[in-house]
Order: sequence, then structure tokens, then C-alpha cells
Amino acid sequence: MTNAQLAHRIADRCRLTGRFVLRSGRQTTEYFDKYQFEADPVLLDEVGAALAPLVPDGTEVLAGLEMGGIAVVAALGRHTGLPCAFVRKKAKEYGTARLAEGADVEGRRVLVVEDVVTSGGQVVLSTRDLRVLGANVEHALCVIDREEGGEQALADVNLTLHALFRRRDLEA
Ligand SMILES: O=P(O)(O)OC[C@H]1O[C@H](OP(=O)(O)OP(=O)(O)O)[C@H](O)[C@@H]1O
Ligand SMILES: O=C(O)c1cc(=O)[nH]c(=O)[nH]1
Repeated sequence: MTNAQLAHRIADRCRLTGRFVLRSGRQTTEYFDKYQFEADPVLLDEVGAALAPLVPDGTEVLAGLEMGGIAVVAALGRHTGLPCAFVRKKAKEYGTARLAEGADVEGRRVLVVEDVVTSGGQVVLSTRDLRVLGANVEHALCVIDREEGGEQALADVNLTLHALFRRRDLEA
């Protein structure tokens, strides 16, 4: 499947119109329900394959963000062979009490993996958490960049955003 065909499939399955409130508190009339592609194992696998060439050279760990980024990172891990970490929004308060589950991130070059980026707020917060844990984070990779300031917000904290699709790719 070409990336253009994949963009059409994702837009068909995920693009909703109506009135929605976003994580950032913004309101929108267009929403991408990422779980519609993440819950389809065949489509998710296509997304993982398409993301793999976008992984920056030197990446040692793929870090998927709770919750939607977890499915995406698992698919990407299958196509790259790289170890994965699953990054919670808040550390568990029992058991191992970890914020980043799975692969160790300390001292390693970590790529943040996310499904949708809007303001960039969640990626910035989780990158800060990963850096506190000792990760070297310079890049983030998402499936959909809504092009609402996320790239600049990431640049402001020395992160480069790579996107498989931009909003305009899903509206074509
Ligand atoms: O760039 P931002 O403005 O931060 O917005 C994007 C964030 O919002 C969505 O997550 P959501 O809060 O829906 O969480 P979920 O993945 O846990 O469902 C998306 O998965 C990003 O994490
Ligand atoms: O910004 C968000 O919260 C958001 C936007 C979007 O299109 N899809 C989504 O799952 N979250």
C-alpha cells in the first residue's frame, strides 16, 4: 500500500465531523479518532510499516505515549526490531512504580512515538518526564500532525517532529 492509499484509508476510517473538545482544551469541528486505525490490526500494521523509514538514525528505544501511542509503538517495534518503552501519563503508585515501562531509557537515544499531535502539549510533557529519567530525547514521530502549532512547541524544547501524515494529507 502506498502512503497516499494509506492516508485515504485512515481518513475514511478516522475522520469525524461535529463538535469536539481536544486535550488542549481547544474546540474543533474535525476530529481524527485514532482508535479506529489502532484497533484494526491490519491497518495498524500498515501504519507501523509506513512509519519505520521515518525513524531517525541512531534511535535506540521507541517510547510510545499512553494511551494511543502504545499501540503505534508496538506496531513500529515489529517493523524496526527496536525495543519499546510504554510511557504513562503518571507513574503507577504500586508494583514497580514506573512511569516508563519496558525498555530502559536512561542514557539511551529515545524516539517519542505518538498517534496525533495538536498543540504538542502531551509530547512536551512526556519528553520532560523522559529526560528526567535520563533519556536523550531529540526527536518525536507521530502518525497525524494536525498542524496546530505542535511542531513549533516541540522545537521550543529542542525536539524535531516527524509526521507520517499532516492534516492536509487526510483532507485531500
Ligand atoms: O498535541 P496535544 O494538544 O497534546 O494533543 C494531542 C494528544 O491528545 C490525544 O491524546 P488523548 O488525550 O486523547 O489521550 P489518549 O491517547 O490517552 O486517548 C493524542 O493522542 C495526543 O496525546
Ligand atoms: O488534540 C486532540 O486531543 C486530538 C485530536 C484528534 O484529532 N484526535 C485525537 O485523538 N485527539
